[in-house]
Amino acid sequence: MRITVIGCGYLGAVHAACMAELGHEVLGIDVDAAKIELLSAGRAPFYEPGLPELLTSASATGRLSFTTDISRAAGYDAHFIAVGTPQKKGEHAADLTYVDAAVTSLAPHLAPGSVVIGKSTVPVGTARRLAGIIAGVQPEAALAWNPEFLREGFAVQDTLRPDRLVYGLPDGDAADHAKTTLDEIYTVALGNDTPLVVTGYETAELVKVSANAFLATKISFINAIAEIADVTGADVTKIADAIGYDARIGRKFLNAGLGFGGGCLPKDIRAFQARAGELGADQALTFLREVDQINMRRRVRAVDLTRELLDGSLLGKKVAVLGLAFKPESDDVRDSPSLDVASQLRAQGARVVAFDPQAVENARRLHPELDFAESAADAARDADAVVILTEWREFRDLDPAEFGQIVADKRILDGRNCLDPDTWRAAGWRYRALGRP
Ligand SMILES: NC(=O)C1=CN([C@@H]2O[C@H](COP(=O)(O)OP(=O)(O)OC[C@H]3O[C@@H](n4cnc5c(N)ncnc54)[C@H](O)[C@@H]3O)[C@@H](O)[C@H]2O)C=CC1
Ligand SMILES: O=C(O)[C@H]1O[C@H](OP(=O)(O)OP(=O)(O)OC[C@H]2O[C@@H](n3ccc(=O)[nH]c3=O)[C@H](O)[C@@H]2O)[C@H](O)[C@@H](O)[C@@H]1O
Repeated sequence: MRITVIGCGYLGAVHAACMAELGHEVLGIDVDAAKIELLSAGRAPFYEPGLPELLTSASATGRLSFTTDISRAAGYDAHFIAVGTPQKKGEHAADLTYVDAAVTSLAPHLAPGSVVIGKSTVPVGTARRLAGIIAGVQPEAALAWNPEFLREGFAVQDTLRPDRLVYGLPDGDAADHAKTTLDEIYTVALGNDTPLVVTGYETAELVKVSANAFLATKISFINAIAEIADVTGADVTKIADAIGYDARIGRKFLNAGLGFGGGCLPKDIRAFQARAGELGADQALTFLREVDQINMRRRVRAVDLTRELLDGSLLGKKVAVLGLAFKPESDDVRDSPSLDVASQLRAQGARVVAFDPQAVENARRLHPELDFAESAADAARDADAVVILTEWREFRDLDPAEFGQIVADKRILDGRNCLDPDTWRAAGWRYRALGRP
């Protein structure tokens, strides 16, 4: 199958490379010339494990190429839309400018019988509106909505071995052709054991935002319990373990700490509420406002705990911040709780020196006022306190005895409940965490 992927960011670049890996002929298209230059040279424009290898092998086989020229989409069988849908400035709603521009610029190049496949996360109702735009220009092309569930850091494996596929198909006769196209792209290559949900546009769009709303709610649930653990001396990690043994609950996404960030969960729960309001169903999702607020309180709590750890004042204290990405195995700092806390610590008078194994460059672009180190040890040298804000493996593996030699004072905030408190205390550290005594 000949496929284009429009938008080559965290989602689209991985999707393009994986589709080529599955044997398709793929053209990636993006308006960002610098990104296209890197991808054309077989280099990943961001950190994602496994992507560089796929890019090199797919480019080598000639199955994957990239361009900024949308007119080259002419003649392809299927076109994935993978452009960004960020939060609008000063509003909760999603900004659909990029999706609209992508579809409008693609439409004149669509061949009869081609299928446009939406992957971006959009407010319910968007697909039907976009189908109208496409029909007005090329009535013989169809639109399907095929939401994506990959996690950054595991994007390649999630794309090549998805938990499930969702096809949101058009009404009427176009549905069969759209489904056959999607089947040829996925199920033939992935095998028939991937669960498949076939439905209409609105359900497919809602599957995606419901999944992210549920994940965000699960995280905020355990963080709310962490607030209670904090005032009672209980241990939220043990609570999570114990309730997680119940298969109906499950242990995944019950890691309490600094909360969720990134380019998806925060903006998706806000856009979902905004859309519910537009649909006159705002009451249905008011709990998501609480989910958001619990999440944002984690950041304040982390700053307060650091201050407590430093005997009540951050002024002039050197704080080593370990972790800036919104999660490990990513260089993504979009709405990163870690970067937010680093910046708040500095705003409140601390001398912050930060390190992240992959995200320093992105963090520096957003917060050039912060000081950055070349390694965890560099950041921690003569620090009055160390705060771990993203649970990279290299931070979890730190040796408290060795690390204790570097700092000025052995005080540590474990913002992700990723260390063993007993080991650190035994090595003479004053240890604090969110939701754990
Ligand atoms: N990042 C992730 O893990 C996942 C993202 N999503 C959704 O996928 C969409 C994309 O997200 P990301 O890849 O993270 O965003 P991103 O910001 O990394 O990438 C978006 C890309 O689209 C390009 N673009 C913008 N307008 C364009 C146009 N008119 N034509 C061609 N390219 C254009 C941008 O230059 C950029 O490279 C969003 O709706 C997001 O919610 C869904 C699942 C996972
Ligand atoms: O729509 C999207 O873009 C994607 O959003 C999330 O994926 P991602 O943002 O890559 O990362 P997650 O692993 O979900 O983590 C999100 C945030 O929650 C935090 N988190 C996660 C799990 C947990 O138990 N506790 C917790 O605080 C992480 O630190 C991170 O900041 C979803 O997991 C994906 O299924 C979805 O496709």
